Amino acid sequence: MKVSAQARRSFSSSQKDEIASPSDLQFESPLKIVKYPDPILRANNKRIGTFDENLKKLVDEMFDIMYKTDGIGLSAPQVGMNVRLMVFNSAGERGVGEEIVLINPKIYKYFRKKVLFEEGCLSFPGIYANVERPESVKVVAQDITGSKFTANLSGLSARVFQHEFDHLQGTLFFDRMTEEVLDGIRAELEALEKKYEEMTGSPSPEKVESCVRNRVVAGFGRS
Ligand SMILES: CSCC[C@H](NC=O)C(=O)N[C@@H](C)C(=O)N[C@@H](CO)C(=O)O
Ligand SMILES: [Fe+2]
Repeated sequence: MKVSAQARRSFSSSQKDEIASPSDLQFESPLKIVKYPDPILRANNKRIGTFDENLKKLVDEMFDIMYKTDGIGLSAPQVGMNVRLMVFNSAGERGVGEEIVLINPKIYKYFRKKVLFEEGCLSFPGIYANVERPESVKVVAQDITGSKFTANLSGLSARVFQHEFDHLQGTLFFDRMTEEVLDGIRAELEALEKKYEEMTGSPSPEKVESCVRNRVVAGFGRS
């Protein structure tokens, strides 16, 4: 039976709120970036309930690989960890700008104004294309100690936050592209699918050519 990407993300509320166990937070150094179409990028991401030294080490290593790979944001599933954690620094350079860590983030307000921006994703090396998103969002999250905070984000910070938040929902940037924009990167996505098949010896778990598109283009404000 074929299960659509949308159906795979339609969990019961209990599954959505599942708390990560210590084994879900175990990782090997150095972290590696998970590339499309690895199914890890579409899996459920569990909430984090333990704020300890292991979590701090994971966050440090996520910043390390984000800077090394010229990223400005990174979500835990992109390093093989299916938990609700993201880091970002829109300056993209250690020691410049602000390092932000958001654990169990939620968006509680999307501003109406939407803007187009040419996005790239570390899980899709070298691929850039336009994605429309709200210009500003209000978010609530926990910090590395577990304390709750709220933030008003706009401009590049709002862009990076929403890109990473999508990863925590199993949504990838091409899910939000118009058909026209998607057509411009289709061949590059298919090349990544072929590479995955050659490296794993397994069929690609999803194909941009045949998939019924997960129409999230207009879907802000739904979780
Ligand atoms: C604009 S949201 C991009 C967030 C993304 N995070 C994870 O996938 C990311 O860091 N993408 C990089 C390819 C990126 O945008 N890098 C910057 C700085 O090098 C760029 O302008 O390409
Ligand atoms: Fe990404």
